[in-house]
Amino acid sequence: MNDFLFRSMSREQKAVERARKAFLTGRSQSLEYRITQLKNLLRFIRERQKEIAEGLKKDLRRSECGTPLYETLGLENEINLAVRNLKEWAAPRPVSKSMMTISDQVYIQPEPLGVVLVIGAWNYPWAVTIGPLIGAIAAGNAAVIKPSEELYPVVTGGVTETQELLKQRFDHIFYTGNGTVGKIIMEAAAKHLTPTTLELGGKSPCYIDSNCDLAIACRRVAWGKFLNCGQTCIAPDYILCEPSMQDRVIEELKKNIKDFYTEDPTKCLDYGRIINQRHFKRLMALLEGSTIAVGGENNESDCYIGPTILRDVKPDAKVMQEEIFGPLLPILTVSGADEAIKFINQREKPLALYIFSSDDKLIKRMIAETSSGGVVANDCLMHFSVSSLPFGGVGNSGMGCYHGKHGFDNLSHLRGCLIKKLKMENVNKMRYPPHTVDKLGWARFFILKHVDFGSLGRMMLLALMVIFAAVIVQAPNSMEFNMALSNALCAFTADMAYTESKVNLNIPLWNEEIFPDMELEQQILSLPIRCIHSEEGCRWTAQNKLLQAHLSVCEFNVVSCPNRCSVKLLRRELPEHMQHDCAKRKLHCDHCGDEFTGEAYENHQGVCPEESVYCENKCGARMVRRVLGQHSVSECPKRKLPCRYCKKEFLYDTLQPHQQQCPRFPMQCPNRCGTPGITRETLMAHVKEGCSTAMVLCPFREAGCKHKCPKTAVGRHLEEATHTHLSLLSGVVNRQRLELRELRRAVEELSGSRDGTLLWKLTDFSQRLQEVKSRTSGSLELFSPAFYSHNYGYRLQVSAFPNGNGSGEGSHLSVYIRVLPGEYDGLLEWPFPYRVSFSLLDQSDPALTKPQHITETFIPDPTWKNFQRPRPGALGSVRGGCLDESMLGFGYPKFISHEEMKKRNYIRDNAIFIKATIDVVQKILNS
Ligand SMILES: NC(=O)c1ccc[n+]([C@@H]2O[C@H](COP(=O)([O-])OP(=O)(O)OC[C@H]3O[C@@H](n4cnc5c(N)ncnc54)[C@H](O)[C@@H]3O)[C@@H](O)[C@H]2O)c1
Ligand SMILES: CCCCCCCCCC=O
Repeated sequence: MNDFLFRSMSREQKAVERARKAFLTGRSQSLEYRITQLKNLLRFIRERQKEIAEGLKKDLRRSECGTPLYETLGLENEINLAVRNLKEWAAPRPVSKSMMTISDQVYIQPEPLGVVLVIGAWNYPWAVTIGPLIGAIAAGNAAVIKPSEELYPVVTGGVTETQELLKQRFDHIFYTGNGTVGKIIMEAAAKHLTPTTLELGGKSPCYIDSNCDLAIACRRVAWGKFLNCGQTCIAPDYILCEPSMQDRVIEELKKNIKDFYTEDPTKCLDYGRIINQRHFKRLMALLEGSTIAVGGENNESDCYIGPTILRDVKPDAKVMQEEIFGPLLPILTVSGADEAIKFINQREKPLALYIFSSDDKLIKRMIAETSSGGVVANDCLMHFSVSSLPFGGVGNSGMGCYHGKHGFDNLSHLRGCLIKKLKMENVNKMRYPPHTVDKLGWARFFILKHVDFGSLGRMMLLALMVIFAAVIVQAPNSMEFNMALSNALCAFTADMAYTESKVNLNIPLWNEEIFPDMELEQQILSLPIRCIHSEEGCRWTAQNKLLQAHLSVCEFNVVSCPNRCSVKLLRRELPEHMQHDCAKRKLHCDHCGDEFTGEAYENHQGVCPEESVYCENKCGARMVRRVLGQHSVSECPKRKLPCRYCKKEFLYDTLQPHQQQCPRFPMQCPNRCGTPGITRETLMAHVKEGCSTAMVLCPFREAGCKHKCPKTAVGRHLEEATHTHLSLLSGVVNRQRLELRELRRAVEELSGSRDGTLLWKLTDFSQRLQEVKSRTSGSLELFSPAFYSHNYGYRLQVSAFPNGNGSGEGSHLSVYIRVLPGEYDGLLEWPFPYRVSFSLLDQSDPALTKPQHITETFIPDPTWKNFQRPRPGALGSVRGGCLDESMLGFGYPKFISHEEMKKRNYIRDNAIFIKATIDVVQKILNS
């Protein structure tokens, strides 16, 4: 390819082109090269462990140990396995031969496919991308990986980039992800007839049988389901169990959720998060219409959904319509294994099937009667970690598989090889025209007889072939031909019948009489041979004729169990089998003394009525099993019984003490009012509020009514005492009015200044002016808060008449000051002696113009009555707001005219500021 063409390609085309070019150099084919690349990959994973774990912590809040535990350790194991076994996997694989190919080389040669495209998913991004890559490298391919060197370029990107990538030609596409995209991948692959592996998902069922250890089963299910926050392709999607087990399953799962992830999984480092908000919303929507038994907590901004169990879920519920792929675990009830099998078979074939049962027969039956990508009994997910098992889906859950040698084979072409010699052409005559019935007979014999002769057989067959070749050349006449062949064959056909498994050579072609060739037979029988089981390890060698005798004792020969249990096995395995495994072996039960066959004995164990056992409730009692049922139900002090009142279960020996405190224990009202249904927990409330005979206080007790009567008589009292209650209430109102006044005064005192300066803001000035002008409402005189001339000084107050007072009425703003009775008056000099200034502040912006405040100052004349010591109590009328001449302060009726006020910014934002300053020049306090 020229440079120009390469430069004009898209990024994806370039990546594929680079990989193909590198593949075509042939360097990825050498085993040394593949092993070096695998070791490099291993080093990379080990060196980058920390970064890999950190990345997944960010994406899925995976804990630091989670990634090595569930992804990279497995990959290291896969690489080591491939490095160790590559020579064997890549070597030619001899296959069994037929009589037609006995002298040929017949074998399978695994060969690389070319360029493999690996498309991974996000949930276990390393396991599902590097896993297939290991298979691809081991098989000698180049690979393009979607999520670097030349041979394995990484193309990152989303849908657009993947679609561009898919336009290229690959020799295999290995896709991991959802089925919808899987179909797109296959469609693209079809264009180039590219073989495809689809690792998809599905709803993996989990059947929990009533015959199993529920505590252990639920611990394993809770682990498998909530690992990676449920975002595992083979996570148990839903549970099937009998209705009577549902509550216990929920309790056990709940217990394990708490053990694994604490009371608050939001704070637990081992509990992950949903990958993004789109999936968060999808999962939350799946909850619709189902009952949450445990969990359900969520937080969209943190992509958090707590471990959630749904109960009594119906098959048509939303959560049952798609793969959940999140931490929601629905439980559906079925009547038993039969219905569970039916339920599973009515749906698409899942990626995994989980069966929890102590009954091996049931497990085998469920495996036989269902189909799924993989199946695990009594655990979850663990098949993923067994490299010798193929991992992949079936039907809707995918096609093709990987892990260990299966990945190697999947990404290799297993090429059939037949290498013949250009000799023995006579043997081929039967297939060449002219075709005859005799030739057809020979063809039938050679083609239909599938034999595995072992070394002895091979030797004999060779002899046969030689004879056959000679005969067919020398005796084209069919009669002579048959005779010669028959004579040669009869020497060993008898001997061949002796082993059960190795040789089965009957020649039903000819009915004619067979004449034994004694001499040939003797020669053959005298040949030195090895045992037919030499490859399995038997070291016996001797003359051919002794073989049969040897086989009757050979440890490697296959024999039937003498108990006729139908098992065939190596003779050396027989003692072990007969003692421990044989279903028909005879055994005596140590407890009841009865005799059983092995199978029956196994079933009898654990149920023998005469066996002495401890009580399952751990009460310490020991007895023969026969009486255990009776003991558990009616004698055991640790048996569980429901409380008659609250229905909760208690141990027998704690039931009595519980019932003495049970909140639901029925009680009688101490007033004997006869109300039914009173319990210990409701008694207090009943006596206080519900009991019709209880003595209650008058509802107006706060107002001072001391009347007490039975609850039923309260109505009458209220009617009779209306006047009393009204006058009590009016007293309350008066007291509260006085309190309010005092409080207001105290607040003003506290908020007033104590440095001889008052800055008083009058808001809504124009409205106030308008109101007093029209005399519609409001007071003529407005009062400032009280303030002090200095600490412990005179208590003063300023007042203003917006529409003027006296000579200023109607045209001016009038301002006055008055001395109020104060707390320290007894300590002060009288009459009030200080200079007083009033100012109306100009609110103009000082940055634009110098403010021109209006200020008036006076020094009080000692004779003025306004400045004599005030009488306590003189305040009342002023506080009321009405004008009292005698209480009018001293000041300026014409402080400023309304006209003047408009000229500058004396009024701004409809407010004015009046400032009063007391010029204190000497210390007054009498010491
Ligand atoms: N069988 C397995 O080994 C296995 C492993 C992990 C996940 N899964 C399954 O994968 C699913 C979750 O993964 P996901 O599909 O959400 O992962 P995803 O969104 O990461 O998609 C998988 C890959 O397909 C690509 N892709 C998406 N849309 C595409 C399009 N329109 N055209 C071409 N490429 C496209 C993505 O870029 C990504 O590389 C679940 O169903 C889960 O069970 C299966
Ligand atoms: C030991 C258990 C390993 C679990 C990891 C499962 C990865 C599955 C990939 C699909 O999501």
